[in-house]
Amino acid sequence: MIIGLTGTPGTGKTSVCRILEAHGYRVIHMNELIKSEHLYSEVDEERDTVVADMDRVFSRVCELVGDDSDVTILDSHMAHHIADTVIVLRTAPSELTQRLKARSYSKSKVQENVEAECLDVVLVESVEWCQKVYEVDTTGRNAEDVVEDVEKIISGVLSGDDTLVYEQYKPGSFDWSEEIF
Ligand SMILES: Nc1ncnc2c1ncn2[C@@H]1O[C@H](COP(=O)(O)OP(=O)(O)O)[C@@H](O)[C@H]1O
Repeated sequence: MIIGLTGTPGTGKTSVCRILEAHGYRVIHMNELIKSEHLYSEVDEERDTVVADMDRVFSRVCELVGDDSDVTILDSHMAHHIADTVIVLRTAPSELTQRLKARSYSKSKVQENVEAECLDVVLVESVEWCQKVYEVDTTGRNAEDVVEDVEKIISGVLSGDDTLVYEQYKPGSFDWSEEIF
């Protein structure tokens, strides 16, 4: 089964996935896959990114996962376009700003991503498109602590009764709409 780990860039998906891989989980880093296998329709030079061809990405991910009944984690800010069950990582705007600045993102790219986080863009899309959505706060925490939450959610999903984890990680806990700069 596929579980998507999604969230605005900088919320810590890849850091968390690296630890999950060390714990033995299979992870597909979707953004790397899109670039290495040219699964995109165009290059957006102004925004320094590519426009993914989501039909081809979906087919390729399904091909890679095959009929594997173990969990495969899909790491991408677009994982919710593919997976039906997703975990959305969240980060408070002030901290996300610092993380993105540390990556040497341009001012406009920092602003675009922080605004998206303030407006819950990835969360709203996930709730609209996916069957099951969980939300995990990464603010003021380290990646190992976030991994503990993610593994708890995965166990709940695999157990077939996610009532308790859903109660703890159900979406809609944050309102950063006043923090748009
Ligand atoms: N709780 C946390 N979880 C994950 N990453 C964190 C956390 N706190 C700080 N970070 C840092 O934030 C940055 C997130 O980068 P990355 O994992 O590449 O995010 P993403 O894949 O979502 O774009 C890294 O520099 C990481 O060390």
